[in-house]
Amino acid sequence: MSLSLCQNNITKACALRKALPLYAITDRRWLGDKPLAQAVKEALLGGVTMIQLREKNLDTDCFLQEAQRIKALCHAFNVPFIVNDNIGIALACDADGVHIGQQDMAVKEARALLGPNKILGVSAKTTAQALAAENDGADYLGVGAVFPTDSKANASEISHNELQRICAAVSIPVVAIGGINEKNISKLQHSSISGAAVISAIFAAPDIRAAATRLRQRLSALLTKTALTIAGSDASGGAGIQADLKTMLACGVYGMSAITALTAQNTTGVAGVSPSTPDFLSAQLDSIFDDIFPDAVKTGMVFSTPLIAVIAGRLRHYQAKNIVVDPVMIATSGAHLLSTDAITALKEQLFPLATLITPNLKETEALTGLSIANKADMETAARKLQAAYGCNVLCKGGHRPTDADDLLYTADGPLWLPGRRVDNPNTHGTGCTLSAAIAAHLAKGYSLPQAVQAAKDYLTGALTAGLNLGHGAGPLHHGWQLCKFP
Ligand SMILES: Cc1ncc(COP(=O)(O)OP(=O)(O)O)c(N)n1
Ligand SMILES: Cc1nc(C(=O)O)sc1CCOP(=O)(O)O
Ligand SMILES: [Mg+2]
Repeated sequence: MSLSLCQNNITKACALRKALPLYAITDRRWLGDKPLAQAVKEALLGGVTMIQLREKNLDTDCFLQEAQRIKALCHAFNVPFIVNDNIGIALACDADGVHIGQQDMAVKEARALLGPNKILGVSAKTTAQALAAENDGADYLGVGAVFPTDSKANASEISHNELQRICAAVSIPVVAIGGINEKNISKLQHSSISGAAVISAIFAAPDIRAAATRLRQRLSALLTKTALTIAGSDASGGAGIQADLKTMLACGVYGMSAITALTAQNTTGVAGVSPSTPDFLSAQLDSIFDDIFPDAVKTGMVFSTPLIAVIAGRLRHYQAKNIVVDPVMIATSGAHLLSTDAITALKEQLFPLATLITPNLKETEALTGLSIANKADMETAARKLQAAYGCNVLCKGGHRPTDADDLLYTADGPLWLPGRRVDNPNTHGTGCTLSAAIAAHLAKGYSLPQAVQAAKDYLTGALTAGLNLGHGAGPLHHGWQLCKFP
């Protein structure tokens, strides 16, 4: 796969995940006298996030005309438009994608006709079908029927256990379909779906807009993901716990924190460090995991061997998943944030638990004992870390003189992620922010390359926003998508 194609795929997948939560599928049989375009507009006003035009009885001309009309409406709301079954119509109206079932065209053939950039959705009822569809080029799966449905004759039901198994087996997102309404939707709570596809609960409702709004609210509660940062507090708010919590919120995830140490610091340096006791750190972690189990965890400043032992022990005990370890060693100002003996504990106890470690160039050199002068050296060092600790490695190129390209090294080998260098000296907390954003996107179910790319895009925006505070290297604008400072 070429690098640029891979980048396109990652960008497409990130956009698709945002579109899946409430996926409305049209069916004019539920509409009575109401024109389809009016019903679709009401659904869009109610907050549906993607529309599929499903027509079983229209001739080609009428289907194409309807597709052009509904596509224009969807795009006016910035919502992707998908055509059911008919690739010819989808290509003719330049739809965003197509949904096909097991009885329709072969997935490989559909992908070949659509090219790499269009969205391809495929129905699946079993794990085998799901894996085959993913392998052949599907971008998402429609899995059902999860409840009895009146919208499709002979739609066989699948168990919620099967839905869960399919979600766990594939790395593309899954939407549940079939008989979903605002009363039963909460039964899908533990299934790891990325959204719900719905016909009658929206289009058979007397007030389509209100029905869509209520379903959207239910889905928000159902799909809310959580992330935990285990790190040090930065009194000045630009790095550490404070940066992580702001980042998690901005990335659409509920953030929680366990504090390893208080630091008295600002943009010019660290004036003091007061670590938590191991017992108190352990108590914080127990309070969190016993109540709101995080969908992802990041660690930042872990400070000392006894604190690392507590963190590793509790993460193992609770079988925490999606763990991002940012090996924070030395602050940009030169302050030591990890005692020398703790480097061994970090490597031996935390790295093997990590889904990803995120060293910058200096940290990569310190961790490997290698000196890094170019991209080939970065690959050698990242491969060494991946082989030694069995975790994926993001070797960050933010301090490279020419570009900000990062190297993601997994068991599949190297993947270079190009980065744009932003001309901004205010970089306090960039490492914390990136690792927190990666954790947030892993919590939302993004694959690792997608999570890293989405986090890089978020960080680029936070740097580009150009906040300028303090007398040293200032903090980022973590809320750049949410608000502008006056
Ligand atoms: C999102 C989504 N999931 C499943 C289906 C069903 O597709 P298919 O099995 O091809 O059945 P028809 O919709 O064509 O009758 C879907 N349309 N959308
Ligand atoms: C189109 C479709 N496909 C299904 C499947 O199981 O693949 S169930 C279904 C109908 C979904 O409509 P409603 O939300 O009204 O139940
Ligand atoms: Mg079909």
